[in-house]
Amino acid sequence: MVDRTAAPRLQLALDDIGREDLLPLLERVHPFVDIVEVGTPLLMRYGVSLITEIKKRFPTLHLLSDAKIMDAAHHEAALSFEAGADYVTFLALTDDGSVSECVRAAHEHGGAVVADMICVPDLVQRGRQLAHMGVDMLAVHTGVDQQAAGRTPLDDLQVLTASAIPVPLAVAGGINLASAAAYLAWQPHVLIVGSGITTAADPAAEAERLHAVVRGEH
Ligand SMILES: O=C([C@H](O)CO)[C@H](O)[C@H](O)COP(=O)(O)O
Repeated sequence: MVDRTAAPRLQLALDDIGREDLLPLLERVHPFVDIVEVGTPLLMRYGVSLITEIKKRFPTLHLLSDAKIMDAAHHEAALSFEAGADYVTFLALTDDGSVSECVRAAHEHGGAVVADMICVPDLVQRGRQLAHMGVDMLAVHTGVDQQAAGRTPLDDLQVLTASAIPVPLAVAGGINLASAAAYLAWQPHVLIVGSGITTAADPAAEAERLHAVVRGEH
């Protein structure tokens, strides 16, 4: 499912936006993003039916459901895949049984699972275990509350890149146009940007600029 040789991709994370504003925003930004993330707060607010709604309007857009699954993994992953998600996230901190159930659901639905590495104490050890279990991507992630304490995901990305675990890496956590190049230097497979696009004065122009940087066209 995940093409390990592909050029980096830009993932737009949608967390803090109302349903009424979402489709108009996507109309403007979708040419400049490769993956749209239906963020955890949006899933909590509207449910997986929002994934179906977006997929219906933009059938060729890749959608990620940021479900951050921790338990009842097969059932919860299937809910997102059946709604139209191409990728579903789970928390890497969960037990191996739940990881295997996520992977099983992905195989059944032709989708992919992404491990959110937030708060994992030993990134390399857990990353190796997840690779062995067939996880499609590892997402280095510094959460909003950790960002408030001054952390960024750059150090964690460097650690996982250096480990050479044979699974593509994504990176998220407060990334914007100004900081994108520092992350891209470590060659992540997916650069995830949320508020860096959605709070910009012109989100479509910002997404276009970021897309060019991700593709090395700047
Ligand atoms: O996963 C996220 C966070 O936990 C809120 O659900 C965000 O989508 C991710 O961090 C990207 O958003 P920004 O940090 O605003 O770029």
